[in-house]
Amino acid sequence: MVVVEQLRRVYGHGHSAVVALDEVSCAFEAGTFTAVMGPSGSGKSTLLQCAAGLDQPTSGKVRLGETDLGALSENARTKLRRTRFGFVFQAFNLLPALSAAQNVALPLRLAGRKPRPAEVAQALEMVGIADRADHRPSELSGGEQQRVAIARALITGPDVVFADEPTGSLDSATGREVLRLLRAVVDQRAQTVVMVTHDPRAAAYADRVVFLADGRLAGQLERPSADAVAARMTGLEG
Ligand SMILES: Nc1ncnc2c1ncn2[C@@H]1O[C@H](COP(=O)(O)OP(=O)(O)OP(=O)(O)O)[C@@H](O)[C@H]1O
Repeated sequence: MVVVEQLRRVYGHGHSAVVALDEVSCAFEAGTFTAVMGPSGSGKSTLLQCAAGLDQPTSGKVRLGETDLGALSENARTKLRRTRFGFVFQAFNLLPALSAAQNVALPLRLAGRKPRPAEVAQALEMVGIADRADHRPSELSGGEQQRVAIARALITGPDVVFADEPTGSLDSATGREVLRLLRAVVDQRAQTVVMVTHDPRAAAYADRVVFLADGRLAGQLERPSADAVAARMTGLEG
């Protein structure tokens, strides 16, 4: 499980300092799906980036199980990120010159492993695009590109998949497919998903929604319905 304790992230200094996260404490239990929501600028991406070890908090702690990410060297943190975390972004972030299969295999190569064709094929199979293995990203639809990105995130068998607005660039039907896949990652593989979203309907796929406002925790909702999430968001934005 990932635990953040009294996380604080300040950008800049002096008069221009922005407190993006202000003493946020929160646990992402293993085998659960959490959505992070809040108004624009409330600190959602910053929380995700810090929890995933991509950004360093100004103060506070991030733990993966017993491991304190802040106590690791940059190299050790990078290694941990590559092996135990997977990432999915709004803009897919696939490498345009590589085929779907090569994109999926990339995290294994970065981890110093030679990918076995069978494991790459299996990952593509899992997200339902085995027949697109040799296509470049430009030859794939947005939904297909995001499936490739999810296969890439899963190939190392990570403990946690961090997704920042994974449906933000997709139409709602394609977005639902991606959300069902993320749900399956939790239900069938017992991995953990943490997803930033603006969409109450997307958040309703999660087990729990954590709300942020002005860099602070502003409540949570278990077994969220889209209506309950939307009502809570209206309250925060009002
Ligand atoms: N690199 C940076 N330098 C300075 N300020 C930053 C930086 N990144 C984020 N911020 C500020 O920190 C605050 C939180 O930003 P963050 O991107 O985490 O919010 P968010 O909730 O994800 O927003 P959005 O929904 O608009 O993507 C904002 O006020 C933002 O302007």
